[in-house]
Amino acid sequence: MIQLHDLKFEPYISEEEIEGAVAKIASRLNADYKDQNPIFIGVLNGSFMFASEVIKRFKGDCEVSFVKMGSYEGTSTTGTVKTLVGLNQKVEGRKVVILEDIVDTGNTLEEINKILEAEKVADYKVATLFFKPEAYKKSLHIEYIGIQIPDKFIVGYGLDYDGLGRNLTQVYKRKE
Ligand SMILES: O=P(O)(O)OC[C@H]1O[C@H](OP(=O)(O)OP(=O)(O)O)[C@H](O)[C@@H]1O
Ligand code: HPA
Repeated sequence: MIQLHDLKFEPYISEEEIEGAVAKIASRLNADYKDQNPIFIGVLNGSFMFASEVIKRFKGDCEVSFVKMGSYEGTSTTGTVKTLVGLNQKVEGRKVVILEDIVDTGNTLEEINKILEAEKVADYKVATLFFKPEAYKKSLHIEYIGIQIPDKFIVGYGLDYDGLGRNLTQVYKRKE
């Protein structure tokens, strides 16, 4: 068990399981985007580890960019997604893959969808390492899902609780 700030967390998803999920997504991306020079857009901060591991496994040409969005305070969403750093690259007419560490309520994804629609991308798909189906309130399709989890607060592998826990190589869930 570990403690971050005032909360206790217990081990939940092992490094091996995460690595397997990352490898499966990367293998599908290699097949689906062969010779297509996709742009991978990581959603900071949480996606830095997942994005790095997936992109390292992509075999062909690709470009990499990031946006920085924020909506969580403590263990819950504020309901308002702020674009803290927007896209600084032209993506019109390009094939884009959004890389997310987690899709929870879907609020962040909806905001990203607005940005990409305004940019007139040729096509975009979403890859997320973790997905909470019970919490998801939107209808945007998520093409690549690593691990589905119940509606529990998790930390590790890029995900934080008030800034802590992003460096953990396995995932922990809040102890009830
Ligand atoms: O589906 P949602 O309910 O919108 O939750 C998902 C988003 O929440 C987290 O970001 P957060 O706002 O905590 O910022 P961070 O990535 O900097 O931690 C996570 O990285 C996702 O981007
Ligand atoms: O379960 C979570 N943990 C950390 N950050 C998050 N952002 C959305 N859901 C989560």
